Amino acid sequence: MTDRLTLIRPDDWHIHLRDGEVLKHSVADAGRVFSRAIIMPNLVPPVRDGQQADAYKARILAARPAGSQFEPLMVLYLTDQTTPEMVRAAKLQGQAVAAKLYPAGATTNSQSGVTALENIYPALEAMAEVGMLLLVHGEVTHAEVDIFDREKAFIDQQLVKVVERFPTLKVVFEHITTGDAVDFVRSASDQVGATITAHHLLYNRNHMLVGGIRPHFYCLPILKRQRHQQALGDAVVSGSNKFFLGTDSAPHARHAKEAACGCAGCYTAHAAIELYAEAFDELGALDKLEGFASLHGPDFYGLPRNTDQITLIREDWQAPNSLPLGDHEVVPLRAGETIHWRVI
Ligand SMILES: NC(=O)N[C@@H](CC(=O)O)C(=O)O
Ligand SMILES: [Zn+2]
Ligand SMILES: [Zn+2]
Repeated sequence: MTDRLTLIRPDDWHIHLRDGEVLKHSVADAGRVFSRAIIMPNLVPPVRDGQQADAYKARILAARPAGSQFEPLMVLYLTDQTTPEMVRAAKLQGQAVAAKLYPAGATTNSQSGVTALENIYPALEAMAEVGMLLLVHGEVTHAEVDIFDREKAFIDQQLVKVVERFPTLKVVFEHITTGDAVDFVRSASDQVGATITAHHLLYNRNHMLVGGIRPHFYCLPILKRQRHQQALGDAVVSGSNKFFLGTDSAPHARHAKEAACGCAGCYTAHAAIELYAEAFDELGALDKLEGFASLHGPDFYGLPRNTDQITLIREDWQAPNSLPLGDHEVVPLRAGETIHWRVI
């Protein structure tokens, strides 16, 4: 049994840091282990152009603890008004490495998202030309589509069209949750990859709904049935370089989650690599963690791999019941429970 694991330092290819007072906590947690992170742009209002990305980046850098080398990689939020010029300018000036498609209404702070795919075709064409990645929140929003089927419907109705029309565009299917998404990514070209969260590897909808409703497991895309959780496990166990680490750590204040209508998002930045280590350990695939966490992401983005290392040991510790989040508190995943790996 492996009790000690040394990896090239990992990066997080999908995280929400929010803004303002919250940054001092969210940035410290993100930079605790990760070298770089893809910073999601769903602020209110969203990060729509290169200048806004630059200003947000400066706020993140200013919130880093002393001595931190954490590097935020910025992302534009696509709207119906995103122009090819905005894309080219942001890429040319090094302000953003990717742009994010949120179908309008799909998730937290997606009110300004794209209402019809055709509206961003000119922007997608420019992205393919200049080498800016497309990141997608892959769920349809039609009221008649069941929430558990929204990812599959997005593949069939939208994603197939995008990859067919823009074969040279690099696409990251974010936080995939179904066997359908795994199959799609596997059979797509090398231009298509996907992030997988620790919570979707560790949990399924029973964890959220059996024996009481657990709001801290509620995220989007929603946890699916066990068969889909297993498909995600199979994807990472395969060692395919199309799959890489994206925590989707998404803090919401406790009162906004423990409510009659609770927000979507799980906070995992306090123990992200540790939770992935647990998931890979349960799958008997600790030898696949380094590729997933540290190599496939930078390779897909065309960025250099990190050169230093981290070490994890098998050792129990207890996650805190809550953590400070600006003026509020956040209940992290596994709050008050045991986590079985630790970074030394
Ligand atoms: N994942 C979530 O449930 N929530 C994210 C948004 C997102 O990534 O869809 C958030 O910003 O809170
Ligand atoms: Zn999302
Ligand atoms: Zn997210």
